[in-house]
Amino acid sequence: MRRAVVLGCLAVLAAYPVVNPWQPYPQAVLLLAFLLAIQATGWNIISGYAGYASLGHGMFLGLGSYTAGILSVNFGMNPLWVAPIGGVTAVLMALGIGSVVLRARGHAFVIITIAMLLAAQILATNARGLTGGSDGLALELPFWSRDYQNIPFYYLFLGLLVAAVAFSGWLRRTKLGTGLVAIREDEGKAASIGVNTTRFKVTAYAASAFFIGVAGGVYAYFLTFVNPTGAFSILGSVTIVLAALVGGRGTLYGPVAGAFLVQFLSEAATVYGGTQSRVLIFGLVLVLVVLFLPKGILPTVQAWWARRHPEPVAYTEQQVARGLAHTPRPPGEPLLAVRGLSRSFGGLTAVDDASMVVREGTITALIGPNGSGKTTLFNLVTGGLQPDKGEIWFDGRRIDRLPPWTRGHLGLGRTYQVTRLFKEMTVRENVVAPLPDGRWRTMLADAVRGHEAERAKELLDLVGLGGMAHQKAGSLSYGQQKLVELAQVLMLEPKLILLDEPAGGVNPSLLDRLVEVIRDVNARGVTFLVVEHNIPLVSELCDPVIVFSAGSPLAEGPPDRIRRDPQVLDAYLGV
Ligand SMILES: Nc1ncnc2c1ncn2[C@@H]1O[C@H](COP(=O)(O)OP(=O)(O)OP(=O)(O)O)[C@@H](O)[C@H]1O
Repeated sequence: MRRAVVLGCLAVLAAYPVVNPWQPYPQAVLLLAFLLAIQATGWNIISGYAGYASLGHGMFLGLGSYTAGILSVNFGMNPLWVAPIGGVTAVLMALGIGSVVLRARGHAFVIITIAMLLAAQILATNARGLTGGSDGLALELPFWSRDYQNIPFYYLFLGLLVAAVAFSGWLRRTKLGTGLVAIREDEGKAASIGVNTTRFKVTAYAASAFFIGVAGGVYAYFLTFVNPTGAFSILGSVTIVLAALVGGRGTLYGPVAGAFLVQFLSEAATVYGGTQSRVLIFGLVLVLVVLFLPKGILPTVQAWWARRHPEPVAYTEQQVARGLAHTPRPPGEPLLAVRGLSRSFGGLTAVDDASMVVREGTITALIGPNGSGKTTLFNLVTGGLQPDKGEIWFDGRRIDRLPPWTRGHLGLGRTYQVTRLFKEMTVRENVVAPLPDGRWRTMLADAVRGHEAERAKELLDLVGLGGMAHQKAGSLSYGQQKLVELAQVLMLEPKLILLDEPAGGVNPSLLDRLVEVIRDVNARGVTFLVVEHNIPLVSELCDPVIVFSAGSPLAEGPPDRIRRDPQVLDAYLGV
């Protein structure tokens, strides 16, 4: 259905200049809509998929225009042939800015993008020798006959738009794309499942710039003129954001639909009310969209359509594969070793000179009163927090200075006390999101087809939720979400999984399944460290049991002995 609509629109747009060749004005309006759509589609990669808003994205159009303009004026090259170099310049600039700013999380990026746009404008004004200063650069006229009017530009921009949308769609289907959405939804969690957040964000920023840079070169040729205020206009950048927000950011076709709407609106405002009215109308549209269509037009229409035509959902739960009997393995070598680890929050020492080991092949429990520091220890081991002092060794390697994703790649996975699934993604996308290594090949692998998707299906079947693969993760019950989180962490192919209160809030029937899955996975060679308050469950599932009290281990041993240990009773009951 969607494909048919898209192809239909494309056919109409491709046929338009042929059917109606003597209408340069509507052709020019459409051509500018294509240009805006190319920019909004690029913007959507970093700001829609990854959630990092850029308010200066028009800079890449200006960079492309100046690259083509300078090469054309100084070296006599036709701007059209060098337009792809404009794309390369834009990518290089994005890589430079991104690798500095996108290391950190949060709002710095937004501010820097505006600052960069203004800096580019100042630079273009002052580097007179190269750019002609505020007078700008005049480019040669198009080499084709005037009879063709703007038709060649029309098709050039349309072709670029198709390429930009195809690229964005492909990117979204890769594991890189899933990782970007994961970053938007929960960056800390994304890092813990092996997503190298810095590299993902920088790649997305660079990818978002390419087609805009190329389009900039073509645009300069279309105008036969480049100047600093035109090329690096703040209104141009705001229009891109507006187009994507109106259409629906984070979707593939939303930014395109939004660009057409905004372009037509802008044209109508200029014709009927003068240039100034355009700014007013943009402001009004922005307010209306934020208030009434916060997700944008396309997602709202899609949601309406889905309500009218609900898909039958298979709620039948599958049985866990029961093939593997649990044969407890003899405890092996230390897989995780913590030595003298401490971490304080202000005056409170949450983990206090803790030392312990988790041996290969075990399901080790970590129990202790509320606030004794168990979750903090998990955060230190997986890299969500930095220790004040001490060492963490995993599989023979010191890991306490490594970023969370590298720890994930080494085989360290975790689940959370309160599940942290990416709620806007489907269950399958959640399971596919983790990256077991940092290779480009893995990042660019197709997430919805092939090996990765096969494995995600296997893991969902393992936890008995294969029938729910296409539902939004947020629509699942809490217990089901815990199972999906387990399937998700298994995608990392971990050696050790840290489970933070797996039984908390889970109903008894799902709890049985959870225990069964943990035993099954353990029988396949995966070690577990489990924080749990449900002591009967701990006694049934775990050996050994480590008791944490006031930030460090107090006792360790088999569950029976631990239950009778007077020191442990004292710590729990304060007797
Ligand atoms: N980010 C933080 N900032 C300030 N204090 C914190 C932070 N994280 C944990 N704490 C404090 O550190 C102490 C240990 O907390 P932690 O969550 O590690 O305990 P826990 O053993 O996991 O408890 P529970 O069993 O209730 O989950 C608590 O007093 C908690 O309030």
